Amino acid sequence: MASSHIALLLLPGSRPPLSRFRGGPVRCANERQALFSRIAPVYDNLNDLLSLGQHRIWKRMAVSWSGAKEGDCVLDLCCGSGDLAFLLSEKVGSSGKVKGLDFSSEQLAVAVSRQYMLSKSCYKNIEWIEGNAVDLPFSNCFFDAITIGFGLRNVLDRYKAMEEVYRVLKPGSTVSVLDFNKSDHEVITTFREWMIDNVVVPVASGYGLAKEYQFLKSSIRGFLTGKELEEIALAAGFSSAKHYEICGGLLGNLVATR
Ligand SMILES: C/C(=C\Cc1cc(O)c2ccccc2c1O)CCC[C@H](C)CCC[C@H](C)CCCC(C)C
Ligand SMILES: C[S@@+](CC[C@H](N)C(=O)[O-])C[C@H]1O[C@@H](n2cnc3c(N)ncnc32)[C@H](O)[C@@H]1O
Repeated sequence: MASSHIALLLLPGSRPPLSRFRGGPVRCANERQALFSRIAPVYDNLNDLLSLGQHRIWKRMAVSWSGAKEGDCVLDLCCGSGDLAFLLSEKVGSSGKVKGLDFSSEQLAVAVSRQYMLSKSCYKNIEWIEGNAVDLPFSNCFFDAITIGFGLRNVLDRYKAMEEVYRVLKPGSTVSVLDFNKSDHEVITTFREWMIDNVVVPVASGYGLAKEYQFLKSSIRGFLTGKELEEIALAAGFSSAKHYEICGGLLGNLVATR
């Protein structure tokens, strides 16, 4: 642990208890892995349907906030079916490199098939890796930018994941973390939970995935607020961290620079 972290540990109240950064006890990693593998075949289509296509706009914003540019070497962490990796691929171009990492082989299989079907020339710069966000198979200071789209919330040890992101980012580089926003405003929470209960889960039940999409509600409840996301980034060593609310506070994007 870096010496600065030890100093933070010693100052009372200067650092939130790390337990706050662990995902809820709702599921162990294997159960989460199985959940995302089960939804992999319909994941993209349901995202488009249930967000009326808006999630693609949110993901473009996340990529823009990452600062990825032509020729960069970048990571889409918790890449799933690859939405953000494909956007990063177009951003860094054929001279750049994109790695998409996920621990669900079924999600990665969908990403590979999309890469083949979409067959844009720049997509040849994407490599898919099966791995765990809390133990990244990359050297220190390896990436020019990192995105995590709807992933950090689903990682059990979020602090460890942010430490790993910090480790593999080059100094001065940025991670862009897009996810639902654990809002302080009750109206936003009420609206989102009503939508999940009365639209998302009923639609998902048509695919036999009611339980999986019901998990959305509990996982958002167990997530970190924007302020806590900024805290976790600073505690992990980032020099700056800012959480931006989007879509009326339904979602948020943490931008943290090493
Ligand atoms: C891309 C989106 C969600 C990804 C996602 C994340 C998870 O943690 C899951 C966990 C379990 C099952 C599925 C997921 C999952 O898909 C966001 C868009 C898809 C959402 C399912 C739609 C949610 C709708 C909003 C609550 C309200 C949108 C209002 C308006 C259309 C903007
Ligand atoms: C909701 S999906 C998001 C996928 C994609 N980033 C997107 O924006 O659509 C969350 C993804 O995180 C992956 N995931 C969850 N915990 C992980 C971990 N510890 N290591 C690697 N991947 C993980 C899941 O397998 C799943 O594909």
